[in-house]
Amino acid sequence: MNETVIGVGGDLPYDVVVSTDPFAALPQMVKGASRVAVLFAPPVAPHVARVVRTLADAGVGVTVIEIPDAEAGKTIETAQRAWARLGEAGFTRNDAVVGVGGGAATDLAGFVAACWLRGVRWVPVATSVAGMVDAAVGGKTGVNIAAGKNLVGAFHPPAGVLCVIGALTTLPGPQLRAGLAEVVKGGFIADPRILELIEADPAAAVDPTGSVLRELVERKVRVKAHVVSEDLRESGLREILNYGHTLGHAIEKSERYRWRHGDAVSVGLMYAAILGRRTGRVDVVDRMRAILTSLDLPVTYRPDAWEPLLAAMRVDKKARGAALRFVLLNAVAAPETVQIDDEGLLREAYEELTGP
Ligand SMILES: NC(=O)c1ccc[n+]([C@@H]2O[C@H](COP(=O)([O-])OP(=O)(O)OC[C@H]3O[C@@H](n4cnc5c(N)ncnc54)[C@H](O)[C@@H]3O)[C@@H](O)[C@H]2O)c1
Ligand SMILES: O=C(O)C(=O)C[C@@H](O)[C@H](O)[C@H](O)COP(=O)(O)O
Ligand SMILES: [Zn+2]
Repeated sequence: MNETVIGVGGDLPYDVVVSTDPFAALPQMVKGASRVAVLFAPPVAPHVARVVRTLADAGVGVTVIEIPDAEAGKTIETAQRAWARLGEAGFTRNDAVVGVGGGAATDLAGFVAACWLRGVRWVPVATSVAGMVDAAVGGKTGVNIAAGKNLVGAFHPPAGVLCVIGALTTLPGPQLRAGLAEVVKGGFIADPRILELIEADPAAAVDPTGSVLRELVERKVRVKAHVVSEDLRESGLREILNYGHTLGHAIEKSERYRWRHGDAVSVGLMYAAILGRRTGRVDVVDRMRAILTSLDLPVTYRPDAWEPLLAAMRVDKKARGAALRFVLLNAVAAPETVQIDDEGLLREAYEELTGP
């Protein structure tokens, strides 16, 4: 299928190239680099081979750095090991970092690049749905620490983004479905056509070779590109991309990062829908549940977990002092960030989420 190029604006504009096989665009994105470090976790090794060959053919020296998979690799220890390798190989400011894989690998690679020499170029080569539609676009990089998810990081926009649609055939089904939670989020906050496409044919939405998933990916990339072009540093509009993440990140922490990010976001989206209804906003609870369930995504959680989840939500990046803030919908495609001080209301919404 053809290549689609989606531009991201702002002070440091770049292109997101969506294609079955977008590798030819990579050399231009790292033009001028003598060395490129390629960070990846073992499950994406076949796709890394393409990246390494493309760079080597372009005359670039490649340093391959294998990292632990998924959230296990998204740590400060992994970053330190990568920086040691860059030091050994003599990486300078015209050199570059490429992260290949899902969102965890690209968040880590971006963070390594953001800190090395106070910031060198980087390119995420996204091979998962969540990676393509969300993590690779927008320059949020970082690692998890014991206190919580993504609490250490930097805004560091990439030089370009590759979305490797052809890689989705090797992505395990549960991972693909988890990534669709971020697509559903995009539908509710900005692009209702996304919701209609999934409602019309949920099976097509999870077919990695079909045109529906490709359209969903492109639509969500456009949503994200628009938002981060306006507000890279999350001083306002960008907070809408956190819809479902306040509880979602708390669940990930409580599960010690063994839950898939998208699964936790799915439960968080349900919670946000319930909170929206309970605060007199639009009622999307049934629609949210139907869409997430049609994708085999979780819509409830442990009833006994409220206290640790509330504690984890207090270090959410949208919190201000003691106040918790949530993204809620006034209508589909009309989100706003709302401060909720009433702990009773938050608990009752949780009881509705987890109740019979
Ligand atoms: N920076 C951002 O704006 C942003 C946005 C959304 C999500 N995220 C982060 O991204 C992560 C979630 O991303 P994810 O869902 O991609 O999870 P992930 O990165 O953990 O990848 C899921 C699994 O799929 C494997 N994988 C990826 N592509 C594959 C392929 N083509 N074939 C076979 N295996 C493949 C990975 O190695 C991993 O085992 C979380 O850490 C989340 O916090 C960041
Ligand atoms: O890009 C953003 O902004 C988002 O909030 C996208 C989220 O899907 C993503 O999970 C992000 O990493 C969350 O960021 P955080 O700042 O809440 O850690
Ligand atoms: Zn997310």
